[in-house]
Amino acid sequence: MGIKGKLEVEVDIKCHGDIFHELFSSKPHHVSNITPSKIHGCDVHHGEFGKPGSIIFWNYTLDGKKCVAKELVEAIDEKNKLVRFKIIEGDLLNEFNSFTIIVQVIPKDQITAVMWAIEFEKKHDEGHYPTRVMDFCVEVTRDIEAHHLKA
Ligand SMILES: CC[C@@H](C)C[C@@H](CC)C(C)C
Repeated sequence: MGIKGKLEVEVDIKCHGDIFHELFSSKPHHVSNITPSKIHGCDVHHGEFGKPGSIIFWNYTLDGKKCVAKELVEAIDEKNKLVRFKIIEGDLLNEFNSFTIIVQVIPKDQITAVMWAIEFEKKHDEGHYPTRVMDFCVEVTRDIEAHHLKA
């Protein structure tokens, strides 16, 4: 089997964290309005937005390549402001046997942080680690922050 691993980053943000949690837990389709050059669309294919067990479909561009990601919303934890997305179809599964993205809002004393974690299993030992996807998640975070700071 491939190499299993986890990448985790924390991004300190200036806008209120609840905006992030609500966005990724129940309004992921709004992300494409905020950063259309990265995220072109997000539709729900099964169930409904905001419900664990729902399946959502992203169209996005990463490193200039148009990609798709079909994700199972595995968990929405309102108390811990955490959402877990398991990729079940799409470009990422060409390189990874499994790929799960976790986004969590962490209120700290004066500021709020958005924690992104990627749990993965590489298909091939010589394959890349998902650092570009993590960059993408951070860039999307900055776009959302900028959008809400000017609003
Ligand atoms: C790289 C896959 C994208 C579609 C992940 C999205 C969060 C689950 C994106 C909005 C960061």
